[in-house]
Amino acid sequence: MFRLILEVHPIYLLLGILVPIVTFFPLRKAYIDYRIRKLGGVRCPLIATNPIAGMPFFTSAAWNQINNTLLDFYQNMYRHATPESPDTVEISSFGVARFLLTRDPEHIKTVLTTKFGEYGKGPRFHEAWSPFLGDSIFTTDGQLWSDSRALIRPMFIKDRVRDLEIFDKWTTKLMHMMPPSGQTVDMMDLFYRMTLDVTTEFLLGHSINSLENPTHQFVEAFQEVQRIQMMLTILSPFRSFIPKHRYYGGIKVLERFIEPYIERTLSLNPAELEKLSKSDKDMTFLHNIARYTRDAKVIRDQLMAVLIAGRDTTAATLSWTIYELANYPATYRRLRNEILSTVGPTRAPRYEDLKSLTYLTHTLNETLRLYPAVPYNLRAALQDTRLPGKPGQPDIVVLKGDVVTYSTLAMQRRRDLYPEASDKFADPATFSPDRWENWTPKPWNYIPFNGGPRICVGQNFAMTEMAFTLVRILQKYARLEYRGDWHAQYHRAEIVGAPGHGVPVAFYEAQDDDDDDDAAAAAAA
Ligand code: HEM
Repeated sequence: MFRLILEVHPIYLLLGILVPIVTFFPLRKAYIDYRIRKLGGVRCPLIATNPIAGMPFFTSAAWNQINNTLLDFYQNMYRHATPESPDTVEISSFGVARFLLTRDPEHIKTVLTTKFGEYGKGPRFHEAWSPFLGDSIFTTDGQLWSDSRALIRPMFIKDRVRDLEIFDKWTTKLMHMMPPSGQTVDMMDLFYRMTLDVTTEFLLGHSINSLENPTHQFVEAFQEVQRIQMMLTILSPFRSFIPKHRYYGGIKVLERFIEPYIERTLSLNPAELEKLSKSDKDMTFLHNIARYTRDAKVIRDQLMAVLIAGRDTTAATLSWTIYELANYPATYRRLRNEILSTVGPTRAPRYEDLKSLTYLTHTLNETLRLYPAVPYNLRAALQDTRLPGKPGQPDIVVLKGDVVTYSTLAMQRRRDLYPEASDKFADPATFSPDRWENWTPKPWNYIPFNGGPRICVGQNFAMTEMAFTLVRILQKYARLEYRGDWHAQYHRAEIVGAPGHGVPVAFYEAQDDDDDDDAAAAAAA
């Protein structure tokens, strides 16, 4: 066969490749146009409809992903947009499915809630992610998803999150790991380790303790699997060409760690599990799931899903918060004053304290506005459906199998979605928790935790964990300095968007500083 190909004149070989391309793809485009017309809608602006035109797009996406400029690339896509569809464009080059890219709040709302049943993760996402997350809450739709949600939700009800013991234990350890005043520390590294420790303890009742064992095999495997998973998602048409031995090897390492806990839990009989459930202290996420299913694979999948959901998201948000606070000393002082006057300088905060710290909530909201932890996401059309057209314009038709990629990051960075900058409302590109005092974003213009039925189930857990950690740090330290290069910092977008250079900073304890805040602390105490 190979010899036969070599014997063919190169001109015929070239024609053999080009003819199907120039016939198949125009025909496919005409067929799609016909179906869309028949459904009474329109296509959104097209970037490419065949592999030759689409190749630069995919190469550029991979290049920008590697060079950490994915946001610029994504925003650049909209130079192809039209006034009828300014924030949603289309690319379809390989296979049958089309990709729609959007940063339009109305379109994001449509896929996440208005037409929730018509969009989902879809079979291709499931196939790409299932070696890692199996049939978990993250990878499924319909009944399988809603069963997973029902299984997981009880562990996140307010009464459970109110118990701050795990946060207390691991922030205390974090504080011990911080160097003396004035010495540089990468807070991002510490936050990633702390949130892994919190999440593994919450899930399994046993922590990895990566704060003390940073080179634990699990830590490296978890990072590597997520990195490759992101590549597999971005380059989905070329998935089969990406080497995967490190991916599967990493998954094995993760499984080897969690399986003994699953086995131990499954060795408990239902009566023992029921007894455990009466004790808030000993009851873990794993015990709770085992009350409803004895299927080790189901349990493994849900554990992996919550691990991936709960760890990097909070670590990255805490990292960006410290990075921005280092840039705005007045904001840091104001936040610290609020903490000292509400909680005092040493006491561990209670759940009610955390909820009453308004400026702290504004600070976290502002971080999540500029750096939503999940910057890019997607939904597939589970049937022929639509996205609403602009007023007076026809709807955009989305055919079964098409993928709508949406970027919360790109949307939340759109200037036109904010009021004009003024003395009350800082430029939307800058970090300003103060803006939240007189402003509430319009619904769907701010969705760091997503929205609709699949809204983040761990939202309260995450906000509580992050608030607790920040209170402990700000109680102790009167100020901080950034020790990195401001200009070199960048947004590294993998599944979660984190500071590319980490967050090297030096903290200064209150007693090392002539700071008026100490007086406030003493007064509050
Ligand atoms: C700053 C912190 C966090 C942010 C910004 C965040 C954001 C999100 C977003 C955007 C989604 C939607 C993903 C999708 O449907 O494609 C999501 C889902 C989810 N999150 Fe979070 N998350 C955070 C922390 C957490 C924590 C701490 C946990 C648990 C410990 C958690 C558990 C989950 C779960 C289980 C889902 C799946 C919900 C479903 O599909 O029904 N998240 N989160």
